[in-house]
Amino acid sequence: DTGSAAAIPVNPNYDIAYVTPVSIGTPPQTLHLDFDTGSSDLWVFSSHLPASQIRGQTIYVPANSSTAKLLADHTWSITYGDGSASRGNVYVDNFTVGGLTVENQAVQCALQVSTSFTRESNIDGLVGLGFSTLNTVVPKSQLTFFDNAKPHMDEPVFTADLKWKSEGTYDFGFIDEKKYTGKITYVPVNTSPGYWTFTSSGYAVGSGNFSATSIVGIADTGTSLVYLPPSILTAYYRQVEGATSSRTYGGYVFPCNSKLPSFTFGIGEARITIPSSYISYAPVTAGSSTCFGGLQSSSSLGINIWGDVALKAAFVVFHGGNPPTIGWAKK
Ligand SMILES: O=C(Cc1ccccc1)Nn1cnc2ccccc21
Repeated sequence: DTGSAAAIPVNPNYDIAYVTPVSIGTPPQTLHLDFDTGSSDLWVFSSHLPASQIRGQTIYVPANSSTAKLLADHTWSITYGDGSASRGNVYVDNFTVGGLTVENQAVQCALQVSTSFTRESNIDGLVGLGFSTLNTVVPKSQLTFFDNAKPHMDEPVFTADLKWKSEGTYDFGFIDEKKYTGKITYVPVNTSPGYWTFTSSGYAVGSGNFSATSIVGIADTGTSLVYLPPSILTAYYRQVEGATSSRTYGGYVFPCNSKLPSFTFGIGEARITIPSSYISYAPVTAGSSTCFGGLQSSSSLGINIWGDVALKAAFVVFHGGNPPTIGWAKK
């Protein structure tokens, strides 16, 4: 089996996150979910939520699905690195993405979501594509959509072709040669943390020399920005007129009209360059002439994160073989 589905920016001006249409249940209920390689719970806004926590999202109503079955006495509760959180109960139902169906997929229904989820009216839930060891369902943890689909897939892979301010794709079960140029460079993945953790071979700022240094980090489609060690941030932002690390805004900001260098990171001998336009992320508040950077410090996170700002500069292959690997190509 294979599948292919759109990755649509939730906001027309800034790539905060991307959502993908999925069908759940019988008759199919269509929701738009955030495919997230940085977590491993598939959860949805549901009919169990208080109305006060719903603001335009589409909800999943298990009662309206003839194939939905409650997973009795199972619950889940998750808190993400940015402090957002949700919790609820668990059903299994048919789950289809871009023509690829998994029967009896665990669909975690939210009974409570934090305000940042309520505020994001275009995200109806998440599809965790991290390793199933991170799943929070108790007493029995559940498998991700990818783990359930893998045995039926032509190849045990999914790919991310995210785009700057436009619609990209997630493909499942095949690698579309038309979506990238040159070759795909694969590097090992450390699955122990439960994320797609890999080591980058170094970085360069603009047209400067490449600094060969191992950077251990995660490929995280569920995180908007890139979070790297402070030393790399200093090297980057010292090239940006008027850049400063702002306590007010919680990161590096600069005048929106400042000229920004590109940022290149290494995958083995290969190089992926993030264009400067991806790094001038967004005005700190609507209409402001101060902009928030797409590269920020990971010092408070304890983990380096290659989020959407980096991923959309590449074609990325999440290869779920034994052992899993991650592949990067220019496009
Ligand atoms: O939690 C994180 C990492 C993060 C981002 C920003 C600051 C600190 C830590 N990403 N993430 C991965 N999946 C998510 C889902 C919701 C919210 C954030 C999510």
